[in-house]
Amino acid sequence: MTACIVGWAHTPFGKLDNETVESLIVRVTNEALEHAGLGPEDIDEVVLGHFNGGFSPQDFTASLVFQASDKFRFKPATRVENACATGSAAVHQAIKTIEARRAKTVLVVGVEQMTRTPGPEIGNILLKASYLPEDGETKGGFAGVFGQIAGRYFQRYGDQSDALAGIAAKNHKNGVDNPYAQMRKDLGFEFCRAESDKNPFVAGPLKRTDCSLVSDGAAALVLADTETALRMPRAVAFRATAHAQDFLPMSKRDIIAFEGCAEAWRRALDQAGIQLSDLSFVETHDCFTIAELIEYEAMGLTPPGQGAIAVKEGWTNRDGKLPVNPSGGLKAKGHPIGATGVSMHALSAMQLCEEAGGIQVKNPTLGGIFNMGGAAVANYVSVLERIK
Ligand SMILES: CC(=O)CC(=O)SCCNC(=O)CCNC(=O)[C@H](O)C(C)(C)COP(=O)(O)OP(=O)(O)OC[C@H]1O[C@@H](n2cnc3c(N)ncnc32)[C@H](O)[C@@H]1OP(=O)(O)O
Repeated sequence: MTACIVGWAHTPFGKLDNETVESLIVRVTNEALEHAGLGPEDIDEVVLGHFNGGFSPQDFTASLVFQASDKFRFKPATRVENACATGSAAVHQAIKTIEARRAKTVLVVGVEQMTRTPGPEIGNILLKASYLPEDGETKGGFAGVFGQIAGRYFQRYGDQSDALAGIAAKNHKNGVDNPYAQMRKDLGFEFCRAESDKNPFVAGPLKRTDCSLVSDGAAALVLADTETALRMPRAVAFRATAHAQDFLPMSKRDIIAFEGCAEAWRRALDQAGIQLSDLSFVETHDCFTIAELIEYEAMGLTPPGQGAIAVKEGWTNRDGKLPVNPSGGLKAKGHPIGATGVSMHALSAMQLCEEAGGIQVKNPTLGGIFNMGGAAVANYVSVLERIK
């Protein structure tokens, strides 16, 4: 028995001054239920993904879902957290509950509100997702951590500035057509490649355009067991899921190999009984462009050190042989930490149901998702397939 996505909701991502964590949760809860054609009374359990870490004062948030309807009262509701993979942690938790037959329907909500926090404080909050005894003093927040990773990659494999700019330009171009995206501007390769007042270096070789955005936003999914799902208007099944958690200290790992990511992809493809080339598209965790580059290698698209080929040859463009981040990714869509993994699943389900509008890829059959917490510490892969 597996679980299926039967409904979803997604707010626009960005600086949402008129929203609060509570209002975002309530909004996507109501919209996802409506999309699934269910009421709160039909939901057996609730899982909320919310990183927080200090972004908002309210830090005990699972029951905020109940603000959407009194009918949720006394249902099991739990918040889960796994750094920037919090959203996928929530999704995978819900799947396990359904597979264990403890619930037929689970509502998953992912939420974050980051933009009310001042810039330098954002960096310090995000650094809590690194290994503080080693990385606590890192300048530039998580950009500093990935700046080090990019520096080491350049040292081993040569300067990759063209590839990073190519990834940034691709994802910004894709984001133009995504109505949920925070930045809908085609910045172009030249702008992303050159250092300028508008595109300064942020950490190591990473410029501003190599970084994901600071965002508010929420997304939600209604999951159901297959039997229930097949009675509903649409059903997108989890053909495979994998979660590989790695050591926290970067010093205990080959940090530019993203071994946990590679392990999660191996397990998921094996479980699904498919090759990477069977996927119609991938939504991957481009918190920084160097992450997307290394993920090409970890997912098996290119050998180690050769991810740049995929960019140069246009393999990962929306019309390429494996479109990667047709949504614009974290780079253009935005990255409200707790919402990101849920958003990736919602957008992938839209793709497979051919309801993705301007970002639609052609004739999709299988979609892959990789969501990462920390520097390749929490690694979640899902393979989705529409069954109805
Ligand atoms: C933690 C984990 O577990 C794993 C992860 O996923 S790590 C990822 C966590 N997220 C992050 O670390 C967020 C990284 N990004 C940032 O911190 C910030 O975007 C940044 C430091 C790169 C830039 O912030 P900033 O310098 O304060 O820029 P800001 O003053 O807000 O904006 C200036 C301009 O740049 C643009 N801009 C801001 N951030 C941008 C970005 N990331 N990409 C492109 N343009 C950006 C703005 O739109 C604005 O443009 P205009 O002048 O045309 O209006």
